[in-house]
Amino acid sequence: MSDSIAKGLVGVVADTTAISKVNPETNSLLYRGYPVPELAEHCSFEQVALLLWNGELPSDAELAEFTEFERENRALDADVREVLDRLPSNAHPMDVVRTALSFVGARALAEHPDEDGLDQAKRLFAVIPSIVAANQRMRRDQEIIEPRDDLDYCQNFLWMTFGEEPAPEVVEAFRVSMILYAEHSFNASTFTARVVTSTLADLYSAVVAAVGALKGHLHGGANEAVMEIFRELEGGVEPGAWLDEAFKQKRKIMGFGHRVYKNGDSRVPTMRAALEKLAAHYERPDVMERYDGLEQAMADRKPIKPNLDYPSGPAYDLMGFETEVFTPLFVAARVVGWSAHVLEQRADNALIRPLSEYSGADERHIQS
Ligand SMILES: CC(=O)SCCNC(=O)CCNC(=O)[C@H](O)C(C)(C)COP(=O)(O)OP(=O)(O)OC[C@H]1O[C@@H](n2cnc3c(N)ncnc32)[C@H](O)[C@@H]1OP(=O)(O)O
Ligand SMILES: O=C([O-])CC(=O)C(=O)O
Repeated sequence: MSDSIAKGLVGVVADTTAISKVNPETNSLLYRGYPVPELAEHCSFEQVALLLWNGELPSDAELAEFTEFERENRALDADVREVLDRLPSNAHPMDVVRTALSFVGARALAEHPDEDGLDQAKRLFAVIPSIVAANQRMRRDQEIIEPRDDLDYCQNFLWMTFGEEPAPEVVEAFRVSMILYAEHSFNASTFTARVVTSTLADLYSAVVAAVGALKGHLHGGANEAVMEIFRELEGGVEPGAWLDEAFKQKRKIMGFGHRVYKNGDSRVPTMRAALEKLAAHYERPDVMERYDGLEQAMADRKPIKPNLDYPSGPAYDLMGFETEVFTPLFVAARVVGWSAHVLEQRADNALIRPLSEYSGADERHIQS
């Protein structure tokens, strides 16, 4: 293999972006210039979505117009429900979301062929919570709950999932997680969306492909895998001993490590604080004990720090989401970043097509 090959595209700068800046030197993250912890403190998820798409925070009028559109486009119609019904009840929720979005996209392109990319993005933003909530309820043999247009995005998402008005502490942690998950430059799923877009394919195709890329445990699927680790640590298991055994088995510790941040994920302190408040709300100090115990045990052994999936997994678990539904929650947030990147890629497109070095058999011929 020649030295010029960047396996995994490690260290390759593939293009410019004005959407977010991930800075591993300062452990910081900006969306359109704003520090993300500031956005998480002051903004709704709807405001952050408009910021990521448009480049500026919305005026009151712009926010009101988007809020009206979002609330009007939440409900699942009979066809989408039928798609959900037709899938096996034990299909993975990421497969369900991917399939449902593919259906929504095919129909929207046929029915609204001239709709622009931003309106398509807003349509997906509005409907994904209903798909995710319905899927969790169907997995539990519960009736699907209709959206409520007197609730904001996060309140309504929790309402449709659990059928009760969520406590403010829960809404707060959920809102913070949505904002933190919304965007992260050229991560694997966003890059997938950009590759698809670079061929001049439509936004729905890019999003469906991105959902597939997010599913894996090295990317979004890690929030689900983190919960499996937390379960293994239940019942007073000593985190150091658990970790030593995991390393012996050459296991990757889900929720730790990052391709870009080598000294800590900028989003973790904000999400950890939200998790801590949530654990206090549910009177579950044991969750923070496991969280801090494993983080410390890792720090004692290797300089590998938690990433955002580490606090998000147990936070979603405390809220009552099924573990398999965690990554679809990531989809609901990241659809904003994906679609912002689709629009950016389109505005200044070049087909993404790297080269490869051939390593197969030497030229040979059919013997006749
Ligand atoms: C929102 C997100 O998508 S954040 C990422 C979520 N993914 C995870 O949490 C999965 C667990 N983490 C990992 O697998 C990795 O850290 C990745 C895939 C995220 C980043 O990986 P890369 O940038 O390719 O780093 P790489 O895998 O080469 O790691 C460098 C070294 O650290 C080790 N390492 C990195 N992360 C971990 C981990 N979580 N557990 C154990 N060892 C790890 C690697 O084994 C490697 O060791 P080596 O040099 O002895 O072979
Ligand atoms: O940036 C990455 O490679 C993964 C990540 O943290 C994200 O997508 O949020």
